[in-house]
Amino acid sequence: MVGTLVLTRHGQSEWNELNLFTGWKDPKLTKQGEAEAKKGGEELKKFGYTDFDMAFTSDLTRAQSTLGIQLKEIGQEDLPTKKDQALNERDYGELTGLNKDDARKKWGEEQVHIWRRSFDVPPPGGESLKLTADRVLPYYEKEIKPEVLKGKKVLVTAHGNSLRAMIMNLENMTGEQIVNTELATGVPIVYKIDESGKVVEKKILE
Ligand SMILES: O=C(O)[C@@H](CO)OP(=O)(O)O
Repeated sequence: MVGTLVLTRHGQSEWNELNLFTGWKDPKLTKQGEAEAKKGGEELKKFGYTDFDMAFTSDLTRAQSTLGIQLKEIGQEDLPTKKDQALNERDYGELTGLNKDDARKKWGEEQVHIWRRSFDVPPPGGESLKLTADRVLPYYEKEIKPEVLKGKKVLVTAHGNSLRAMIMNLENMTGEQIVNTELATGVPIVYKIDESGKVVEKKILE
């Protein structure tokens, strides 16, 4: 039996547009973000992904709104959905709300890059990708993966770094490899997974 797991990063948020570190803050989608979510939904429909068994999303508005737009597009607005803060974006700590260019001026390009894209160096008071994975992956293993292994079709709409944690696990990537993987906003990534948990197919719907 082969299950389907579709991962989507939320569309552009108001703080993405303003180039601010966002983390656990809760800005809404921009018009562009809504359009990206709609396009992702259209791609799902075009490729026949219109019969999901369940969905998962975070506790944050930008992910929930993106999921809602996708579900409307594929005619599954009543799909059973679990929301959990385990799937939230990584906590950016003291960087939250700061402009990314201003942060580079204050701490230097290299330090800010280390905070954003090293695997295990957390920003002050916040989470590294490793710490993010430490709370995302137990939830994934307990709630999401068992459904996929049963052959279900599961849609997960969340955030750049919570999805990176899952992708690292699915594709057996190292910390170094995953930090340099950029996820486009609103673009569904489809994994077909066999009952042993092995990825048998990956497709990016863009
Ligand atoms: O600001 C954030 O919360 C994240 C995602 O937008 O940024 P980064 O690209 O640094 O992971």
